[in-house]
Amino acid sequence: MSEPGNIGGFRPRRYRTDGGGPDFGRMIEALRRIQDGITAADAPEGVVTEVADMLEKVAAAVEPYEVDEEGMIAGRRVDLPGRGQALIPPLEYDEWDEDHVVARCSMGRFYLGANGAAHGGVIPLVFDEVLGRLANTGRPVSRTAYLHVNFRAITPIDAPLRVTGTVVRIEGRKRFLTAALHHGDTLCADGDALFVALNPGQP
Ligand SMILES: CCCCCCCC(=O)SCCNC(=O)CCNC(=O)[C@H](O)C(C)(C)COP(=O)(O)OP(=O)(O)OC[C@H]1O[C@@H](n2cnc3c(N)ncnc32)[C@H](O)[C@@H]1OP(=O)(O)O
Repeated sequence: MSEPGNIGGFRPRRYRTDGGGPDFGRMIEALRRIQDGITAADAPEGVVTEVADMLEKVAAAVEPYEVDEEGMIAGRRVDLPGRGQALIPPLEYDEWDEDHVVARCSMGRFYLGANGAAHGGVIPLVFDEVLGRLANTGRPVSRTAYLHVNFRAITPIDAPLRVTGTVVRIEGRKRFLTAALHHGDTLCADGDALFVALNPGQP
């Protein structure tokens, strides 16, 4: 879906879409495959050595192009799943306005905790991402003051998940939001958060 302007606190000069440049999305997609593949693999010694050699070459290829935060692409490509940031599970947004968000995601093996369940730390990450962007949609930039998460059932990896976020109320600088994560009809997690609008000069 097309996203409304002023998404997630991105100032226009920081907020990028494709613009016909290098295929950054393909590179991040490959990185996600590497994260999942390496996490899942029990490869023989020769393969591990070969992969380590290749990854060292990959690191050496990109390191000369390091830029400061203002110039970064990762995290700024709001047209890509997870903003082109390999930390965040790839999120696809189906509905988005100033009051609510509905998104889909699936967490690969990289996000495994144990016994088929996603790591408990990934769920707050997803909620913070979705609620942070929602809190800032059409509003001045805010930051998370708290995020309370209830783990109601395990969140399966490699399964379709639905994430919803809602703005419950706004009191001055304070924005109260809720989030839920479902697998089918099962509520896996829910949470509530406070975002506080930044004062001038606050980082
Ligand atoms: C594009 C990216 C999309 C993803 C976005 C992800 C968003 C994030 O993850 S941001 C990173 C994580 N968060 C942070 O690093 C925030 C660190 N903390 C801070 O910067 C500050 O504490 C901040 C800005 C939240 C609030 O500080 P400050 O501006 O001094 O607020 P302060 O004046 O103390 O409080 C304002 C109000 O909020 C309330 N409040 C502040 N913190 C809390 C809290 N933890 N619990 C309850 N109430 C709180 C205060 O009681 C006060 O209420 P009232 O006006 O009724 O008296």
